[in-house]
This record gives sequence, structure tokens and C-alpha cells, in this order.
Amino acid sequence: MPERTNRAHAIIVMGVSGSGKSSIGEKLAEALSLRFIEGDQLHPASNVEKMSKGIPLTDADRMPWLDLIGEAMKAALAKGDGVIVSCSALKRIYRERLRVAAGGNLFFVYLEGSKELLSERMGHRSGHFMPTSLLESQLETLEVPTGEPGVVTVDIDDTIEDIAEEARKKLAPLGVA
Ligand SMILES: Nc1ncnc2c1ncn2[C@@H]1O[C@H](COP(=O)(O)OP(=O)(O)OP(=O)(O)O)[C@@H](O)[C@H]1O
Ligand SMILES: O=C(O)[C@H](O)[C@@H](O)[C@H](O)[C@H](O)CO
Repeated sequence: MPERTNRAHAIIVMGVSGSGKSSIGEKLAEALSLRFIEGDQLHPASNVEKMSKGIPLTDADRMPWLDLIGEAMKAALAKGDGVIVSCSALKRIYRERLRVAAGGNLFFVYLEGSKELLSERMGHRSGHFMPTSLLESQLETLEVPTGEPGVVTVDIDDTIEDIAEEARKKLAPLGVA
């Protein structure tokens, strides 16, 4: 379990594509006055190219990307800064790798929603490299993090503002405020 202290924390807003990681991550960062890092921007170009073509990423594709996210969190924490990152973090091994990178000082906000709602939200956005056809593989790959240390779960069937507020309320008892 991450320690309850006043020091800076790293938070990952996680979930499958279309769950709202970027939208909620930005809002939560604003509410907690923390820097927000868009994890998608750290993907190697080869990963973006694959996803654009509708090809799911493999563990081997994701590892270098997770390591870049880990380094970004580590650098922020080393400066004493808290940080929020959007990252799908679909499997437990990915989350463990990220926890190690953050020196155990890492919380996850898991955005949970139905396939129908996720598909609707992905379908509504334009100009994004991730096709809705990849949602199926995202859901198959997801290992739900509920019950792991430092994880809070929020339902995405709400407004962006209310979801971010719910996440903030659930993080507060864990010492993140
Ligand atoms: N609570 C919400 N209510 C209405 N629309 C939402 C909500 N959350 C996100 N959206 C919209 O749904 C789409 C997906 O959201 P967003 O890009 O934040 O998700 P994401 O998890 O970061 O996706 P990806 O991982 O594929 O980049 C966007 O068009 C966003 O504006
Ligand atoms: O782990 C993955 O398969 C990827 O990270 C995806 O989740 C995308 O980055 C994102 O969802 C697209 O916008």
C-alpha cells in the first residue's frame, strides 16, 4: 500500500480506450494542482502506427512505452512534484512495472464503464489514431485492478467534472489531496 504522507504522489488515470483517461486526467490535475502528462504522447511512433492500422499492441510493444511513462513519473517525483499521467495500464504486470518505477508511490484511478458507453464515446471523437475496432481487444486484455493497493475505481457514466470529483473524493482517504 502506498504510504500516507504529504509528499508528492504520482497518479495514473487508467482504463481502456475511450474511458476518458485524457479528459478526466486533465480535470483531476486541475483540481489537485498537479502537472498532467498525456501518456499517449510517449508512445513510440511504431506503436501509434500499429494502432492506427487497427493492430493491437503486444506486451513487447507496450514495455518501452511503460518505461518512458515510468521515467517521466520518476523525474517528477525526484523534483518533489506530484504528477498525473494517462495510461491504459491494462495488465497487472504493467501496473507492477509502473509501481516499481514510481518507488511504490503510485495511485491508480480506474475508469470503469460498459462496452456500449465506451464504444459510443470512441465513436463520437474525430481525429484520433485509435479505431473503435480495437475496443474488443482492449477489453480482452484488461485485467481489472480493483482490489490492488492504491487503486480507486470510478464509474464513467457521469459528466467529466463529476467523475473527476468522485476520483478526488476517493483518493483523499488514501492521503492524496
Ligand atoms: N464523462 C464523459 N462524458 C462525455 N464525454 C466524455 C466523457 N469522458 C470522455 N468523453 C469523451 O469521450 C471521448 C474519449 O475520451 P478520452 O479521449 O478522454 O478517453 P481516453 O481514455 O483518453 O481515450 P484513448 O485512450 O483512446 O486516448 C472524447 O471524445 C471525450 O471528449
Ligand atoms: O495499451 C494500449 O493498448 C494503448 O496504450 C492504448 O490504450 C492507447 O494508448 C490508447 O487507448 C489510445 O488512445
